[in-house]
Amino acid sequence: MWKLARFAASSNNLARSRRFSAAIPGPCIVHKRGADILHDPWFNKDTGFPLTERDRLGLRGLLPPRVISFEQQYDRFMNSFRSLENNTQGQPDKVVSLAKWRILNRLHDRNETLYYRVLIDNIKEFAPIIYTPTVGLVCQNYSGLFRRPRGMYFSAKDKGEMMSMIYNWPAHEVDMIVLTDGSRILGLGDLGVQGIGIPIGKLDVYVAAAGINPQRILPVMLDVGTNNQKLLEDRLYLGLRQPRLEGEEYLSIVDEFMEAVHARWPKAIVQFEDFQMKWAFETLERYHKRFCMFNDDIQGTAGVALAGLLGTVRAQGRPLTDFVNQKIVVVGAGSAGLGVLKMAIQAVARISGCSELAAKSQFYLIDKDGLVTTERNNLDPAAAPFAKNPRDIEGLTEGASIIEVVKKVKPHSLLGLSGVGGIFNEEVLKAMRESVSTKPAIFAMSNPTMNAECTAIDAFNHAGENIVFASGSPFENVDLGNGKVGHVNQANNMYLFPGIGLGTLLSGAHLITDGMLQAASECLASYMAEEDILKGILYPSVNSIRDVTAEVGAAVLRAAVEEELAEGHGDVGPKELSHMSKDETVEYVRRNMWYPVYSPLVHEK
Ligand SMILES: NC(=O)C1=CN([C@@H]2O[C@H](COP(=O)(O)OP(=O)(O)OC[C@H]3O[C@@H](n4cnc5c(N)ncnc54)[C@H](O)[C@@H]3O)[C@@H](O)[C@H]2O)C=CC1
Ligand SMILES: CC(=O)C(=O)O
Ligand SMILES: [Mg+2]
Repeated sequence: MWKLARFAASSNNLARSRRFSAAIPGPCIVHKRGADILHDPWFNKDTGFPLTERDRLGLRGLLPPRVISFEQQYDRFMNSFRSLENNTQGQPDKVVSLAKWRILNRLHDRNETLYYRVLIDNIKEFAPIIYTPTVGLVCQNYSGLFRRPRGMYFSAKDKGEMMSMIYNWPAHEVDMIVLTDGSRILGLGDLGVQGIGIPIGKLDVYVAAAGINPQRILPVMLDVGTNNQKLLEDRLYLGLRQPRLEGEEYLSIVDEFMEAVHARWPKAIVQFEDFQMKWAFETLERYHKRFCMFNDDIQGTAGVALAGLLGTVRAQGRPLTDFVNQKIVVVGAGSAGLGVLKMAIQAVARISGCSELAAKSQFYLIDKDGLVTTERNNLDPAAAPFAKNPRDIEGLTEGASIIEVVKKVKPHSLLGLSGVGGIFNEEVLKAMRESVSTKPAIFAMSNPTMNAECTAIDAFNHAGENIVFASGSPFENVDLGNGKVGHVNQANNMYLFPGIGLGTLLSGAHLITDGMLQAASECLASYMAEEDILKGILYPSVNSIRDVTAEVGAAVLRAAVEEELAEGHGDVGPKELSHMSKDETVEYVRRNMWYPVYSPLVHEK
């Protein structure tokens, strides 16, 4: 039976109503017959093919005779998943996580419709498996886990061939591409070709959260070698066994790929993901005015962090304008940390009307060598705009440690994007008790879980029960005793990138501007109701990710319209988009989300 309880469990009204109304989905044209269909996860329905369809498609006799409904298939999968949970009880976390990933991945490989349905309906439970933290483990073990390819691989050996290779991808249309070169996978460093797990995981989130049609997504690995010695020596390693290309050689590969994508799918959006910092900034600068692209680690993360930082101001019971007085320490001067600083400083300048130069005074940046100041030898040009002038930091010097900075500054917020697990140690967390804020904020945003700057339990134990806590990978809420709960927020760019992608796609804009990204962040910042914010709940539950994405997507689309970048999508032109009210835009975005149901398959030669 299709249990009513499952309907009730979903917080997504749209998904709920669609489940009921999805009785007559439109037909889907298929150019294959017989066993070829069963082996194609886009079309395969396993035992769910109705008898008439089995006749039409040459499937009669290739399946057991009984037709099993989609709902029964769903229940069957979930039962297997629960059995696996029972059978792996007591085994090491890694073993259990990989076993869960494997069972989901097998379904993904076999039947995409069912896979995405279980993913959407159980997103809070399954996101940590297909996304962070387990995706990190999957990347680390990818060469051993590899069974069949997913996505495309462009390597340094393909130079000169990409324009034709791109046509090897079987889908005629592609809306969303997530691209990595594997050089900085989460906080796990250079994982070379094994980093393909990240584009796959991010695109699964796109399908689940934004309803991007899975037939129109493309995960891509750009394999330019690896500097990971262990991988180079691993005989099972599946990537190029050579050091990473550098300089112009590297850029020429990325250029060629971008040109090839643009030639075949001029409207496709390319999300750059997990590039090491120098290439993250360089490629963003190089392409953002030429192609429809963004860098999720720099720009998506910035928007989510800014929304959280604004939330912490509201959590203190203060007006948003008080953001200009908040002292914020950012630990990690990489793509993510610098992206956050840039966007937060712009927000301060906007709110206060002061210059960006003046807006910088309340921010402190720390990297592996400590507090970043203008006195630093070989100061990284990317970090230079955020370096403190020694005159402005009385009592602190170049290279001051986290604990020294926290003790001296007594920040409202301490934000970690360093990739270093545990660096918000007991001493640092205890020092946050002296924060000038009534609700000090601790954001341990590094992924996966073991790379988080601190755990949720340590944060509440050492920094006090009145803190606001967020982490990049999920932690359980903390039981503070006497019925009190320390709420754990997930400050992850997954709250924004799906809406940035979908809003851009539906707007038909050929670029993604700062204005569109700012609209996304502001939308997320205003999403939560006051009463939740006051409890320290800064972000919505992952269960409502489709609702969040509809709002964020609409905000991005409307910003594109305002900037006169919207060219429309499908039958809906720019004029119609510009006439939509805010609510109508949200509804329009919702209506365009793909939802997994079995469509009748119609064979065409
Ligand atoms: N929660 C989220 O949505 C996101 C989280 N992240 C996470 O942020 C982390 C960093 O990502 P990126 O900025 O792209 O990496 P990155 O490699 O560009 O930068 C890392 C920075 O951390 C600094 N660092 C290293 N050791 C340190 C130490 N002991 N103390 C202080 N700083 C130290 C480095 O100097 C560097 O500035 C990763 O773990 C990643 O998973 C990144 C993007 C989004
Ligand atoms: C979440 C993400 O994009 C990262 O950790 O790199
Ligand atoms: Mg990333």
